[in-house]
Amino acid sequence: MVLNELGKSLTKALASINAAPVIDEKVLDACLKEICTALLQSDVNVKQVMGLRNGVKKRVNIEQLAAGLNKQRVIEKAVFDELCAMLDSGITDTKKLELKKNKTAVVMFVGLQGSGKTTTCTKYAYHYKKKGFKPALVCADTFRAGAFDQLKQNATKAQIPFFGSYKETDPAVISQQGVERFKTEGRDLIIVDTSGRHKQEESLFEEMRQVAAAVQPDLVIFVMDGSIGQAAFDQAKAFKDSVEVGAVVMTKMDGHAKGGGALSAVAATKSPIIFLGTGEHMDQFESFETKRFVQRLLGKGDVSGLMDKIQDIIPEDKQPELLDSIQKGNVTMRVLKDMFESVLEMGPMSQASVTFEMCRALGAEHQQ
Ligand SMILES: Nc1nc2c(ncn2[C@@H]2O[C@H](COP(=O)(O)OP(=O)(O)OP(=O)(O)O)[C@@H](O)[C@H]2O)c(=O)[nH]1
Repeated sequence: MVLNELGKSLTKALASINAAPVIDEKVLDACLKEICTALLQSDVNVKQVMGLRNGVKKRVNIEQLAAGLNKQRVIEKAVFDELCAMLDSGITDTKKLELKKNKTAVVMFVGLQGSGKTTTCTKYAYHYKKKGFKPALVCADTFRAGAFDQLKQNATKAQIPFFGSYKETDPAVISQQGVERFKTEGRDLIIVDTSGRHKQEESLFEEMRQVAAAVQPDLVIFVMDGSIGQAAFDQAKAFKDSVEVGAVVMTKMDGHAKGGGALSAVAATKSPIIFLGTGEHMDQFESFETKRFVQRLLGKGDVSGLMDKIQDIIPEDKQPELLDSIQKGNVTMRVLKDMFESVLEMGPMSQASVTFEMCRALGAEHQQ
């Protein structure tokens, strides 16, 4: 995962401060230069990188730091805060993002062709199904032959009701029919999958606007391939300018995603990232939380992410003991045995990713 390389470079840059006999302005500048290079190589927008550099310089005044203060920690904290600020959409009113059981919400997914919309729609539906919602999927993609079959296949696997048509060619008509039908059936989360195009073009945006007018979505989610690099900012902005994007899902973060795209998408859409797609399978979908993401990027372990995974896979009666052991740093062989036994009951791909996450989170936590 290329994101790991960014993490390694950032950690290496911060470690160089520790190695310096005296931490002065020169050492800070050299460290910041390394950090900026790593971010630029990871496709973060130049303007954002410069913003981070200036932000850290503003937060850390080496000459004025009181004697006795751990300068390395102060710098590390400033870098951490600036990375979080970069990923902060600035949205304080998150009501739109909060779904409520038994209150119908219509969520429309938009994005370029192949970005992972259809896969993400099902992952999103499945995620909320596990939380007790009653989701349903509507296929408004009349552009790509086979799109309805794909959604149908995914929905059937996840046992989620779906709606689509082989005959109707107007996506606005299909989506309206689907939404109405599921509203009557009392579904509380109606997800509309729209079509994509190879590139941002007016016909795609016009179609999106028509579907949005037909279904009046409570939330529009922009799905972006995390590996598209420097093009991320412009792509995300083009979508935001066309429909009222309220949140972002970054997909393919398991592949060649350098992570920079994520930072750029937030800046362009001023919308928070809410989930990351980390594989083709239904459960390879992680809730996104800025601090957690940055912690992981800086090799600090992601204990809260691990908690989420545990809540998904460990039987409910065993969860309190396990969570308590992890929080107290008291992970015994018996606790580990219980965890791995539960993981073995999952599919092979999920096993690998969860085991990897567990080892990484526990390992990093142990080092701190
Ligand atoms: N590795 C990986 N592959 C993904 C992820 N999300 C989606 N994919 C794959 O990406 C490809 C495209 O996904 P789709 O869901 O068909 O994309 P789409 O945006 O709906 O495409 P259109 O309907 O043509 O617009 C598929 O092969 C998916 O399995 C992810 O998080 N990781």
